[in-house]
Amino acid sequence: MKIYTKTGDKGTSALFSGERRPKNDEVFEALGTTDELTSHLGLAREYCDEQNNGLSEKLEKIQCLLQDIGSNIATPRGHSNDARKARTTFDEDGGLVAELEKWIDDMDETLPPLKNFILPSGGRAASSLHIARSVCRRAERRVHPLIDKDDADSTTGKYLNRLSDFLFNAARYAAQKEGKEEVIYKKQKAGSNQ
Ligand SMILES: Nc1ncnc2c1ncn2[C@@H]1O[C@H](COP(=O)(O)OP(=O)(O)OP(=O)(O)O)[C@@H](O)[C@H]1O
Repeated sequence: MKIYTKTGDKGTSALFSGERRPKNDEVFEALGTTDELTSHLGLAREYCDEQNNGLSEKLEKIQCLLQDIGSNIATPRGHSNDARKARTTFDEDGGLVAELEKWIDDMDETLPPLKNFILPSGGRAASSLHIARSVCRRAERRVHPLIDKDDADSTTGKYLNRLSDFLFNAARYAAQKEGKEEVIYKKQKAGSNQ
């Protein structure tokens, strides 16, 4: 079977429920943003592998979970049958968020306390994780309109909210492992960077 069906050429596409909607529908906006996020995580994972900093397996698991969040988003709760909804529930018991919280707390124990704003920095692995963090926050913004309409489960928003915290700590952790300095925010005046 070919990858292109041409069914999307006229600017509509299919949800998992079979329903077709315009490509600028907020469901596709949210789906597209989780897709951007997992793509950034793929690159971050490559850099983490190069550094052997121990984050790679966690990032791979998160990429799989983002696929599941995509399935939840693509099966609007108010417009899908019970069987489809059951197949695409996400983190019903909160175990996945709890796991993220543990990963965050474990890294916190090794990281110097934050006293200033830090700039996205700290080497390629850390910087790519900061990009993923900021895209994660956009994904969260795109998913909430769907949650507000009861079209996506609120657990997807909760996971993305915790994920951006995980990615923040992961970026700091990657910088530390690589022995790179995090650049601290300093208020600038004209000529102060020379
Ligand atoms: N531009 C888009 N942004 C986000 N999600 C999309 C976009 N286009 C399609 N999708 C989603 O991704 C799924 C797979 O994309 P695909 O490119 O196969 O869809 P299509 O454009 O409708 O079909 P085709 O490319 O065969 O014409 C779609 O079923 C839809 O849920």
